[in-house]
Order: sequence, then C-alpha cells, then structure tokens
Amino acid sequence: EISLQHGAHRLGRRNDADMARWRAYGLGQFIHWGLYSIPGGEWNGKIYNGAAEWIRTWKEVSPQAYDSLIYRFNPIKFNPDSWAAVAGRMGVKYVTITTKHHDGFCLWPSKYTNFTVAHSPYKKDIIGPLVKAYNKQGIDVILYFSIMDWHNPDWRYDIKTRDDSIAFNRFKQFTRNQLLELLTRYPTAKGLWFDGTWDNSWVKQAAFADSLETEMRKLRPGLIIGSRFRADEYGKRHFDSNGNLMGDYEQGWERKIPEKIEDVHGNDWDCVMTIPENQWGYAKTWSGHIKTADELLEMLAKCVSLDGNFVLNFGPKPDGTLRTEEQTLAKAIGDWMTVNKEAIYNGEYAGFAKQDWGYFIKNTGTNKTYMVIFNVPVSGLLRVTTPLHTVINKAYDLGNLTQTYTPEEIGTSTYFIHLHQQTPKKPFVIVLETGETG
Ligand SMILES: C[C@@H]1N[C@@H](C#Cc2ccccc2)[C@H](O)[C@@H]1O
Repeated sequence: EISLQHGAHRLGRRNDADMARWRAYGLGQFIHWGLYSIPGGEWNGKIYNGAAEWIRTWKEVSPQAYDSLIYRFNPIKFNPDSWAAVAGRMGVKYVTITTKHHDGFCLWPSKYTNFTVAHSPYKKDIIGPLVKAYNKQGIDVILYFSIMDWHNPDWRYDIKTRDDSIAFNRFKQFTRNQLLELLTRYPTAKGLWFDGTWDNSWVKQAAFADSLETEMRKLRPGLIIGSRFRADEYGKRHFDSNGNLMGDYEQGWERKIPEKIEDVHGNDWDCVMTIPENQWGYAKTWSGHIKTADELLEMLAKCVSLDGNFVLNFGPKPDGTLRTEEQTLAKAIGDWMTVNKEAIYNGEYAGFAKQDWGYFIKNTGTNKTYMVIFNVPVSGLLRVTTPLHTVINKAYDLGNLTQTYTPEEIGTSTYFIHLHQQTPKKPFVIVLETGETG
C-alpha cells in the first residue's frame, strides 16, 4: 500500500442506515432531460448518430446555435406528478435526475449562471417540483450533476497554461457554489450522481475534489456519493492507487452489468441502463436494438443477484411528456413488480451456485431466497446447489403460494425442483425458505 492523502477514506461498505436504504432499493429510474431533448438527436433535418444529449459536440452544430435552444425550452405539458406516478407504478424506489448535463443548462434557477430555466420561456424551477412529486410517491431522489460544463467559458479539458489555471480556479468555485446550492435547495435529496469527471482538468483536482466531497458530506450527513466524483493524487479514478473504492458505491457499470460476484469486489454498485443501445436524452428516432421488458427484467434480476441496483433511463420529450415506448415498458415492468417485488427489494447476493435457468436473490435479514427464472430447461428440472449447511425447508411459487414444490435431493447440497406443468412464457419466481444444519 502507498500513502495517499486523497484516496479512499473508508475501506469496505458503508454500514449506516442511509446506505442500507440505498442498498435495498433494487430498482431505480434515471431521467435525462434538458435542452438536448428539443432537437432529439436531429439537426437541420439530419440525424445525429451519437447519443442525443451529446449533439452540441456534432460538427454540424454551432455551440451558439445549440445554446440558443434555451429560448425554446418551454415544456408546457410537464407534470411531475404524472412522471412520479409512472415511476411509482413501475416500482422504482429512487430516481436520478439530471440537474445539469454536460451542456451546462441548469434545470434549477441557479444564482451562479444565467444558463438556467429561469432565463427560458418556462421560467420555473423543474428540480424542486420533481423532488416534491417523487418524494410524495415515496420515491427517493438522487441529483445527477455533470462537472464538465461546455457552456461555462472557464471550463477546460486540461490545464496547460497559467491562464488555464486561473480560469479553472474560477470554474472550481462555480462548481462548488452550484453543488452547495443544490444541497441547500433540495435537502431531501439522498445523494449526488456525478458525471463528466474524466478529463485531465478535473482529474488533476484531487485535493480540491476531496475537500469538496468532505464539505458536502458535512453539510448533508448521510449523503451518498459514487466513485465517479473524484480521482486520487495519482489520477486514479473509481479505485484509488491502492485499489480501494473511492466514494460509497461503484459507478463504473454504465450500460453494462458484471458477470459474477467477484467482479464487484464486495462493493455496492449501480448499473445505469438505456432502453436503446446508447440514447440517454430524448431521441426522435430510436435505431438499433430496443430492449424488451423481459430483457430489462433479466438485467434487473441479474444486478440485484450480484448486490447492485438497476437504474433504467427515461428521456422525456421536450414538451414534458414521456414517450409512449417508455410508458409501455414502465407498465410491463410494473405489472411484473406488482407480483414479484419482494424478490427485488432488500435483495442481495445469495451465495448459491449460479444456474442457467436464472438468478438467486437472498432477502436481507430473512431466510428467504428467491429463484428468478427466465430460462426453463426442456427437462423442467431446476437445479439448486445451496451453500454448505443450508437446507431447503419450503419451496413455493411467489405468484401462487398454493403452488408448492418438494425438492428432490440429488447430492450434497444439490436438489432438483420439478416444475409441475408447462410454465408461463414470463419470468417467474420460486421462493425457497431455508435453514442451517450443523
Ligand atoms: C450517464 C451517461 N453518461 C454520459 C456519458 C458519456 C460518455 C462520454 C464519452 C465516452 C463514453 C461515455 C451520458 O451522456 C449519460 O449522461
């Protein structure tokens, strides 16, 4: 181990109540909404092949023309209660909302810049009503904040000259001011989801970022900050130069999911996922593979089975409504969660050997382990290998408690569950109530 001033300040998982609440969420919603939602991935009739929220960087787009979109931001159909109702029906426990994406446009009336909703035709704060509406549905809020800010003239990709350094010092104060402003304006926010922290300019700010993280945690005890916020003094991000996780959970799983428990190194983590291959902000034309409800449910079960949270992204339209495809998926996921949510909430790694039919999820603090089944073998036999000294006392369908099973013991800690009849063409859950022997 080397001596670090600005590496991880805690080894292992946080063990406080705020983090336990985050750990139990299972399912979250991401919302990407801002000026980029207006062009929706198109400019002058041409389709941008990148992610819609990055259209400002397209060579076909002049930054000034993009920034003038502020004068067209007027989501007259925006109704946060309807978004929160869709999220509540879907079964999400938390939402991560973009307060400011890389383009620098603020969805709250920040005092530190005019590039905000306050200077758009809409005029009103978006974040406050969103936080209130989601909290009213019992859904916690995490604020997404991009450090990289293309609009701010003091932003730099690297610090090469004294002028760069003077400008970036102004930028650091601006960033600190905005973050303290967000935490003060929205005190019920449970955490900050940082992005846009990969450029050298920010990576070189280990001391400043470390001090700012400490200041934010002091201002808001229990605040949850992920591994993407800051680098250590050697420029190492997410994991410091000693290989220890920085922040409270790993934020490296963007549009990807770990394969096995060893990949998560005993840390908390979240996977943030798009419905199309790679569109976060609203894109008029979705191209390529659009994930189905069953695919998304399998991603959810896989994440929770490996001790993570699954956060599905929505990109609302410029008028403030949700696109039909997203509403349809939210309902399909919600219909499944209505029956099976106890397999997801308070879920953790079960320690059972992974099987091809699906995923094991243990319920924190109880003797229940859930089999979330996606791939029924033609034999109709579901193999279960329990951890040593664990026995199965009861087995039954979560969706039909009278549908019970008598596991056939076929070897040490190994059983077959015989499925009774042709099973539904939908993911389903069998509950195992276990006990310990010896
Ligand atoms: C959560 C997601 N992170 C952002 C990004 C990115 C990115 C940028 C460059 C290379 C790879 C990924 C996306 O715009 C979205 O906000």
